[in-house]
Amino acid sequence: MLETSKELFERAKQSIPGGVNSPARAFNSVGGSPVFMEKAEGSILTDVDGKEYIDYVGSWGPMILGHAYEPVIEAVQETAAKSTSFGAPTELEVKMAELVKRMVPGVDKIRMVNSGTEACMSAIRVARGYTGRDKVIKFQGNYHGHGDSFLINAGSGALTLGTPSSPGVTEGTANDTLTADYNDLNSVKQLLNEFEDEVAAIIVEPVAGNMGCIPPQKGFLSGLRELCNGHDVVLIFDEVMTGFRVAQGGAQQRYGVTADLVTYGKIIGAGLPVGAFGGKEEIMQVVSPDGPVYQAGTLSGNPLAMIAGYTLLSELHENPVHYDELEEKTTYLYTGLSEVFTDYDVPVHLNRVGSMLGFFFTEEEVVNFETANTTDQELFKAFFHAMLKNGIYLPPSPFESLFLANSLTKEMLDQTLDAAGASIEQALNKI
Ligand SMILES: Cc1ncc(COP(=O)(O)O)c(C=O)c1O
Ligand SMILES: N[C@H](C=O)CCC(=O)O
Repeated sequence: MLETSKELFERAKQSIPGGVNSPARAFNSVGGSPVFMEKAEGSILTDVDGKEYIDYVGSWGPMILGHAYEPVIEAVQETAAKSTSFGAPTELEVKMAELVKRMVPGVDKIRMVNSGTEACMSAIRVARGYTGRDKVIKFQGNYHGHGDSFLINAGSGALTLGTPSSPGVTEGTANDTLTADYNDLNSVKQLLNEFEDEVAAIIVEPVAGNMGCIPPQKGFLSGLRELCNGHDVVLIFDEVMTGFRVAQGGAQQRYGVTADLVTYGKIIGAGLPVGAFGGKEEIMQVVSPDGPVYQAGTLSGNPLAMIAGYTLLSELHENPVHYDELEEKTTYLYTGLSEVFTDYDVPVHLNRVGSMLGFFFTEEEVVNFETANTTDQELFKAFFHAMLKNGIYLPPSPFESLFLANSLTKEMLDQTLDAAGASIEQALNKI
């Protein structure tokens, strides 16, 4: 198994740091060789050795309707024939911005960028420019990309690799990032009181997806909204994962809380490199060229990325039944997995929001980084590899969320549950 992947990984390590172009792919927290992929269709991935897997990563979120979704592929091919980039405005960018505004609450203006990282970096610069303040509050275990300000107590690959606060970030930048505990409003209040009139923004994953999947507790997001109102702080929802996934209007719609600025990535580009930040007119008017906060990009609003995202978002907008189907499928998997783990007497805590799902091998209720960190990582590793062998592709870390696609069929979900039973038995025998 994985012969060609192993060969490619050895070759890759000679020319690419760690053999990968993003650390989350490196399998560092589970060990072994990453699987090199050849192609994918719907929810089936095929690796370079021809082995097939049912996919629960979905390119870390964008593939909400499955891989190689035909309308997206056709639209990209047609658009590419007219040039892959102009460096001048196109109607597509206008249509995209208008569509996002129709789908999402609270967005008066939106600027396209090329990744979730860029979106979050730009959003805090805008918040700083708007408020004239320097400090930003983030939450332990939340991940907002690899911008310097965010690599303090970060989640995702940074957490997996044991460097949640990265070398290379200057002390000055680190001092401007304050860390609070997820789902703990008191920790936020304390920081706001201690740094009165110094905090520009609070940035939060409205559903945490980079320390496994952790939902916001009742009152957490609305509490942040009230605190921001009370202290004149810009509330930023990082909806790179949740945008267009947990509801058409993202977490803002699902929880009925409107942020001042919102960031997007993943689904908004349907698998092409896109990010975006947007929000209230009053704040967005500081963005260049309207205002003094500089923000730019040679390839921003790229026609291929725009048509891919526009085609996918249009389908989600016109057929919201996708969301009902995704809820049903994810609930089915959630319930089935709970039963499997209970049958084998494995202490487990499962979290689900829409089509995001996380399981933690722990008896604790998982509500923040500290409780997520109680998960049995050895058991996760053994289970992950058994699942892989049994044809199920899970995120290769206990600190990542599963993303379900609507291309999953009932047969695939049943196959996954059968594999989970066999895999947990194999994992328990191994450790
Ligand atoms: C919530 C969140 N914000 C920001 C990012 C950064 O996005 P990107 O990897 O596209 O730079 C990610 C994922 O990587 C994410 O999950
Ligand atoms: N958790 C990250 C994004 O959601 C994983 C993707 C990456 O950083 O490569």
